[in-house]
Amino acid sequence: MRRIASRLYDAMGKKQGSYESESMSKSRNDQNYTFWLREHPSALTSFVEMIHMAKGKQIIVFLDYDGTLSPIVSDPERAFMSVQMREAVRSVSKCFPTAIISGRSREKVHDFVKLNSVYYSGSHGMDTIGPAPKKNSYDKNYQKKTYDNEGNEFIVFQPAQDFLPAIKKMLTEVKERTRKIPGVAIEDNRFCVSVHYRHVKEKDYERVEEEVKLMLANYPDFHFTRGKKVLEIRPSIEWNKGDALKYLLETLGFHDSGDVLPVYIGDDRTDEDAFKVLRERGDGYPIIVSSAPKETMALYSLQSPSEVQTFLTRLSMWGIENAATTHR
Ligand SMILES: O=P(O)(O)OC[C@H]1O[C@H](O[C@H]2O[C@H](CO)[C@@H](O)[C@H](O)[C@H]2O)[C@H](O)[C@@H](O)[C@@H]1O
Repeated sequence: MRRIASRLYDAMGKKQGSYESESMSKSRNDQNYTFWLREHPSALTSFVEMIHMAKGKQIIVFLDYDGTLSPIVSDPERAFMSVQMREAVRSVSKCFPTAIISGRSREKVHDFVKLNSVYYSGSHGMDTIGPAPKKNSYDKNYQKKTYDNEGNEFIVFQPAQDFLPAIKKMLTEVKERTRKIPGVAIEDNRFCVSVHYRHVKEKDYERVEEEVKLMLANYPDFHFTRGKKVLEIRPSIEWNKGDALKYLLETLGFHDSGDVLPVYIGDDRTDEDAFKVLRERGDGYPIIVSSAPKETMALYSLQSPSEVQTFLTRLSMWGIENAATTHR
């Protein structure tokens, strides 16, 4: 069914050719989106049905940052979260365990979100703070104890620790290599390096990618993935946002539990790793943030960060109401 609908909107796209007017193109896009929505229904219109499945289960909320909690903006340093969104995340985190899994460094995403009631995982899941793992399957060499201001103990898990010296070198090298390409911005995300080309002239996109590839030829333990006008250089370890999700479920004590309902909301390709984990588990809600049709493993969709805010607010209202009825 999914395949058939995908083919339909592809075919509709091609049939119109390049001579269509703006209004024809808009109407085609609307139709494509309508087809896609049938396969990835809105998490808002499906809210009651979704929440019905949550009865008796522990909801755990996982959120991406850029494009999910904050809109995509031209300057990565100014991707601020609105006060209202912060309030929505705060409310949801008071009802359900909540974690933010971002491509940014853990410290940076914490600085943007500014909430102590959520767990943070940065560098696409390669730097996670949370409770101590229950199983011994996570390498102790990459775990470090830390304490919050109230003296509560947490574990920082950094499975890509060994790659830090090489990442430092690469950071200098990639800056040097792309220095002459106007518009490139390099972001240090601790265990990953983001090469932004949003402000690069389209004719130079290939040059950026070429420089990254040439550099990576000397670093066989690294590769890059693509995001929104960004190339993300990362260590080639078997660890991604999906693994971070599994890790957090385990540390929170829910890995093997049948009574858990993980909700993951994200907008980008790296979030697909987390969607995949939920699809494989068969017990969660993968929700993509997109206002245009795209290939995804997500089951539900939301159009924009503003819809994410509405969804989180409704979820926390349901959480408060549910807790009240349970305790009566
Ligand atoms: O996993 P995420 O939290 O979604 O982080 C992915 C990347 O997001 C940021 O870049 C993107 O958002 C910027 C601000 O809106 C935008 O300017 C940029 O073009 C986007 O690619 C962040 O700056 C990257 O480091 C993250 O890897």
